[in-house]
Amino acid sequence: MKGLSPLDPSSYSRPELAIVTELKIALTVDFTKKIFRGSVDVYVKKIDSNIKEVILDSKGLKIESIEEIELHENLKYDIAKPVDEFGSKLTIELPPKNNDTYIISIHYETNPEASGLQWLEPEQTAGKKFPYVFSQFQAVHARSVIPCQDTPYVKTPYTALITAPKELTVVMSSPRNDKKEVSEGVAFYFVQKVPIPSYLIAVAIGALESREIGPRSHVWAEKEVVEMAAHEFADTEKQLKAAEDICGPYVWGIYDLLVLPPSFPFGGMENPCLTFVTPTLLAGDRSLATVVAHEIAHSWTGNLVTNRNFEHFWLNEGFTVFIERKIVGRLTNSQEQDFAAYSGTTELSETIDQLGHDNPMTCLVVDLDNIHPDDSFSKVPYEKGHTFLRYIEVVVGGPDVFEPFLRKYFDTYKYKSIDTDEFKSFFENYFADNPCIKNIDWNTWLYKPGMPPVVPKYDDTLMEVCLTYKNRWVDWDDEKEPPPFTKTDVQKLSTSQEIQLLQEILDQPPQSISKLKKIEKIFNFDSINNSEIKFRWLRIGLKAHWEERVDPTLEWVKEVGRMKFVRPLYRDLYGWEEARQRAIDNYLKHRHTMMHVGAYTVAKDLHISK
Ligand SMILES: CC/C=C\C/C=C\C[C@@H](O)/C=C/C=C/C=C\[C@@H](O)CCCC(=O)O
Ligand SMILES: [Zn+2]
Repeated sequence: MKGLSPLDPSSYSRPELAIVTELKIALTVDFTKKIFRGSVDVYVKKIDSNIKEVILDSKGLKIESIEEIELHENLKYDIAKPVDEFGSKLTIELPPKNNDTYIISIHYETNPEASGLQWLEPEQTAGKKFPYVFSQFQAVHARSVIPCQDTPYVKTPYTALITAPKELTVVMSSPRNDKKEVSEGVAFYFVQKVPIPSYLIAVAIGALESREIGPRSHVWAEKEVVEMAAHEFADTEKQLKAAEDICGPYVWGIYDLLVLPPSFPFGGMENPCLTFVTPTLLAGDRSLATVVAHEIAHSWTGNLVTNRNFEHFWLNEGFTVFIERKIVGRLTNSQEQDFAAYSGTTELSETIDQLGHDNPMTCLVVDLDNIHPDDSFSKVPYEKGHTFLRYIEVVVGGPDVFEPFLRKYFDTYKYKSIDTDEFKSFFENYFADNPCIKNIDWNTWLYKPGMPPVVPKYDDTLMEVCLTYKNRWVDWDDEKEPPPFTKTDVQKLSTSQEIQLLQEILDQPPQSISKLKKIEKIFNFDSINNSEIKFRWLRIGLKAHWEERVDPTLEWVKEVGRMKFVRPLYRDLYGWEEARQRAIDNYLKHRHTMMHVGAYTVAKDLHISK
């Protein structure tokens, strides 16, 4: 057996023997104790009728009792010793019964340290008055909140009854539903009928308001943020329509967005019906809304057709980036689509340089035996996956041929979880009459580390402009010449080009501080309200060992939890000896305000053991 179980190295569960078919969740939130308490009814079906137990995943849960509802019988269970970050195997007996289905009611409470939740004190919220809690279950943190088969191999519908204090609103990854007043506050009821993997169950509770932003979309946020959010994401319906044009019908009914507090660890999370996003997307000019296109694309790639386990994560993320860029192409033009692809290749190359060209984690399909998914997360499945799909699209004859294939693929595998071999077989059958597919070197693409064997030719019109500006910067002798570009020159660039220009400067050897001071005077990058610009500008300063950049960096990483920003900034500080201790002190002082996955990964970046 590989990893924890044969079908999924990251889950103890054995769905090939007894599988969970539905979850009925009933929990009450307790902000004082930072726990959820209540029950989950786990519907189980024996696959092998000789089996006498069902195995679930759990992490830090305090189980009070387990009973079989139809038999009215308390069940014996065993919680094994936890293994690293994977939590504990929960084995529950299945007593003899006249059929092969069971309803197992588990009464329990979560641990205040549950890795899938972040609890915020009122002062950590925009409104400063009420507490807030939100979840992030991908990849394997659902088990810290709900005892379940925490593997994407298993997809189930769910219902949830969540009770919260009456001032607060509960939202979940499901259509909006009823609420009613109860003695402890307000009970919100949710029904997600489409079968989903456990990592897509999501909940947030806070002082939330919503604004309508489209015929099937609302944006949710605290009231201090909600108007700005509604402005930023006003193009959501256009993005949804473009996605449907590419992928086929949208099966989830509504598409809402929730803007979380700044400590949310990711740019976006594709929770069905309710994408979670970081407030660092609120640039004011809609320039970072491509993250929403990405999350919308997940409505097909990942949420409808799902990776069987996280070794095949590229099937979720590579496809999603590929569709995201097609959405961008549909809404702008092919130059923009290719500019994003070209920038992505640059990012991939930087990631692979950093991880090492022989690093097994740079393969498209990875081996997660004894490796926690959070430790293997990188841009590789996103960008190498995108590059592969773009490459095979060209091989088979371009988008006119490939897009009908994609729709067929989504339709064939909707509501299912698959692995890379199934995708490969489906592709080879579909294109059996196309002689060009013989040229695809699947083995190298999927199983060899390092950069992709082929990088398709992208339209470089928009990138060339950035490279011209970059060369002017590199050639600039600031002792003798005025700055190489004026404010008006930079205004001619799109925000994505400005970001790319800063990325190009960051990729150069360290810059002179005198150059940076001069350019800062003109552009005032510090006060620009665009997180992608701020991030790169801080990094350029740190790389130059510009002492005045350390404090603003420490301030920012204290507030913003998005790992895309926080991890490289902490790594930069760690790599600069004079700043190292301040970075460590800053982290130790503020790690309790970070979500588990952020605190866990930054600790590794700073070489801090528990
Ligand atoms: C080869 C990788 C194998 C497994 C990794 C699977 C999950 C990793 C886990 O850490 C969770 C990831 C969740 C990601 C959610 C959203 C991202 O797409 C956000 C991307 C970064 C950003 O924009 O902030
Ligand atoms: Zn994604």
